Amino acid sequence: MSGKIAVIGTGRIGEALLVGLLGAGRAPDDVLVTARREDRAAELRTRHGVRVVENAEAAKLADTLILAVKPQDLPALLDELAPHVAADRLVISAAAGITTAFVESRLTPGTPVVRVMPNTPALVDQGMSVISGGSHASERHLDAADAVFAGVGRTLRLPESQQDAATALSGSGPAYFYFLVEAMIDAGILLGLPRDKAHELIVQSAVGAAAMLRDTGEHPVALREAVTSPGGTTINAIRELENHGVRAALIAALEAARDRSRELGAGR
Ligand SMILES: NC(=O)C1=CN([C@@H]2O[C@H](COP(=O)(O)OP(=O)(O)OC[C@H]3O[C@@H](n4cnc5c(N)ncnc54)[C@H](OP(=O)(O)O)[C@@H]3O)[C@@H](O)[C@H]2O)C=CC1
Ligand SMILES: O=C(O)[C@@H]1CCC=N1
Repeated sequence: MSGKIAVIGTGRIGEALLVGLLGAGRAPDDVLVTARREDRAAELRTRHGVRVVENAEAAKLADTLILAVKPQDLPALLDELAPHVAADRLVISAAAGITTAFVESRLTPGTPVVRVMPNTPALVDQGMSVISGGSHASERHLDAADAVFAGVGRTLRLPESQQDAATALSGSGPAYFYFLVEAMIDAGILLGLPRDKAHELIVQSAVGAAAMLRDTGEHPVALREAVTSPGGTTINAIRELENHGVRAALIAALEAARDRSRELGAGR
């Protein structure tokens, strides 16, 4: 399944996907986007050279629709799109919490729906997208969704029952790392370093650690132990992290994110 792709609701994640798709070599003519404000439409045209069209036109012209509006805006959007979406189109929803059953219930019976939880590093082709099929999505539709998101990073198929957990891990995940980096830069300030130098030291350490995690295949415990010298500096920092319950805080944080994803889908 190739042809035109439309990003409907081009905000933060929609634009990240758009940039990723264009960067992955998709022709601007094959990508349509929609926006509900003219100033945003103009911005998208200027920045990316893509066609910004009405939602109904995107639904008619595109073979694949990626719905990237907030979960709260999705019901109204589906009502607007439904009359224009032929049942042979592939509808991909990126909305946190919203089930494929809900999306299907608002469209022509039999329309294939795939739920995807992407993340913003798609902007730099380092996205993580978790993919689940609805009841009318065949292997061909899942492959088509996979092909779209594989252009902007890694993809993983999971049962839809695990999408709320995946949302907590990888959908929201980048925010936790930014939060930790922000806190560590502040620590650098406390230790007397200039902000730009603290920023450089922490960001490159984060990039290096991420590359080690991905490329060595080593368990994070083994990588951490390799940094932690007997009687050295690192173990003193680790003791403070444990004293302050950072591990428990992270577990509670991800559980709260999972619960919020469930709430966003509840009743929809
Ligand atoms: N941000 C992230 O990291 C991730 C977000 N998601 C999911 O992606 C979705 C979007 O999130 P995010 O990008 O952060 O949110 P944003 O608010 O940045 O983007 C949503 C965009 O949709 C537009 N919009 C809303 N209704 C319509 C409509 N009827 N027609 C056309 N455009 C419309 C909004 O317009 P306006 O600017 O006028 O409000 C906005 O530009 C959410 O469902 C979220 O759960 C999934 C993974 C990661
Ligand atoms: O915070 C949110 O609800 C969205 C979904 C995953 C990341 N951002």
